[in-house]
Amino acid sequence: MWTEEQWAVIEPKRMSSVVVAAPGSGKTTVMTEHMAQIIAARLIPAQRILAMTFTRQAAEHMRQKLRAHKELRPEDVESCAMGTFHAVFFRALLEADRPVYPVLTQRDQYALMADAVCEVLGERRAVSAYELQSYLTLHSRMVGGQVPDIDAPTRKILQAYALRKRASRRWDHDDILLASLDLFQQPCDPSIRLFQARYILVDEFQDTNLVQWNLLTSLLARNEALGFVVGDDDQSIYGFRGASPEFLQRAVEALPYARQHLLTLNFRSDRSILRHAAQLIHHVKTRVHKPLRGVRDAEGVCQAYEVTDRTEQWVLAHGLLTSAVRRGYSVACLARTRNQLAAAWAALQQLCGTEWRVMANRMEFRTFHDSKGKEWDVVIVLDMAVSHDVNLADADEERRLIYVAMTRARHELHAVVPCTVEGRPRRPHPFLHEAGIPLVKASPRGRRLRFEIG
Ligand SMILES: Nc1ncnc2c1ncn2[C@@H]1O[C@H](COP(=O)(O)OP(=O)(O)OP(=O)(O)O)[C@@H](O)[C@H]1O
Repeated sequence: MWTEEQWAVIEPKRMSSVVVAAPGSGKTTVMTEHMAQIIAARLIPAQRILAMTFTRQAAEHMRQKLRAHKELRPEDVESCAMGTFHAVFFRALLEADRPVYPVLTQRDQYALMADAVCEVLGERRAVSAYELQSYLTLHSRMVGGQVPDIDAPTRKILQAYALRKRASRRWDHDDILLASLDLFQQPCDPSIRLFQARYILVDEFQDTNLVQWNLLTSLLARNEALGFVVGDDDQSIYGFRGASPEFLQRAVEALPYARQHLLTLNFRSDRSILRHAAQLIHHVKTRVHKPLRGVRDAEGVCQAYEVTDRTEQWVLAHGLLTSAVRRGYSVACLARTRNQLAAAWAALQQLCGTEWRVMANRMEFRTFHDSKGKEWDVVIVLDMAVSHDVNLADADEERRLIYVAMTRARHELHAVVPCTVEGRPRRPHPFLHEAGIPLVKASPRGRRLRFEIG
């Protein structure tokens, strides 16, 4: 069942690897199987293995896979340390008896940042969620080791936010990592679980930022442990949190005895989807070169449609969704923002009428970022239009984001381009052209919405 390139990674005798893998090539599957083989062969005791990833969902998924593994004893699976980067280090801080503070929810973060903005700019006004998120993003990028070019008032706002956070004795996620760095400055109790790990594995390594990189390399050195990291530099889409594909590209030099492996065989997508995705990602300047090969013979569908406006977009999306559901396909609507998804949800609900309940159970609505790690038979990408003055020539992170969305599709990828949004003219997203995706003019017929939905 395993391909030769997958087995080269799984093989339990070969520990310490840097795996750079294409989408749909079985990254997580291969990493968990490698862990299972190591545990089953008793090469390292399960309680000395630490596996980290970036979302709770991914960590839980990993645990479930190991629980379902026939060769593993339940007690071994449960004694293996697994969790998100933040959860693992938060626990270590607790065990080390370091001061820790409750972590702010996103809503609390917005409230603190809104107060900081009003304090610095000296005016009481409603600050939009977009503006608040932009400041939090800058804050995170700075903590994550980047040096964004920011003006003096912005710097003051970020300082005011940090002060307010401290005064309220609360942390955001970045504080967990910063406090953890301090664990390596002083002698530490070896009974802390984190310091017992002898094999440390990290999934989705392209999402690492500088602080996480420093934590991992310090931990490997301190524990004299071996490391295994897997990721796809082409799917690095968390630059706004300071993440950079550079760390995956550098990992082979930094991990002791590491060997680099490539996983290039995609099990997910039909040929046309892979061909256009490969054409797009080829434009990214700095990346680990890896061919994107598929196992499927089917050509599949990869098509973009130009429609007059968003009303026509919903009518077209409704037709595509209905057709997919009728054929028994899994289907997802993807868009850049939650607001776009909310508009799609409202419009499609109206168009589906009494069928909505059935339809809603058969499809998913996700942002591009939230679609990472997922796959569907049919993917409909909405609002693939930009205003005429947007220049994306240099936007590699944006290329990677579109690449992630495209590579979620198994059989059909449909991108919809509304030529006007809220009365303003839009043009097709330039990366549709870069990817070579054919663009046709569509005039969806059928039932019209009774009113314009913005
Ligand atoms: N050796 C194999 N034979 C058949 N199917 C496989 C094999 N390896 C992986 N797959 C299947 O390929 C698909 C993609 O696997 P998986 O989601 O683990 O890939 P991934 O590299 O993590 O993808 P992505 O990074 O795009 O989210 C899954 O449906 C998985 O079951």
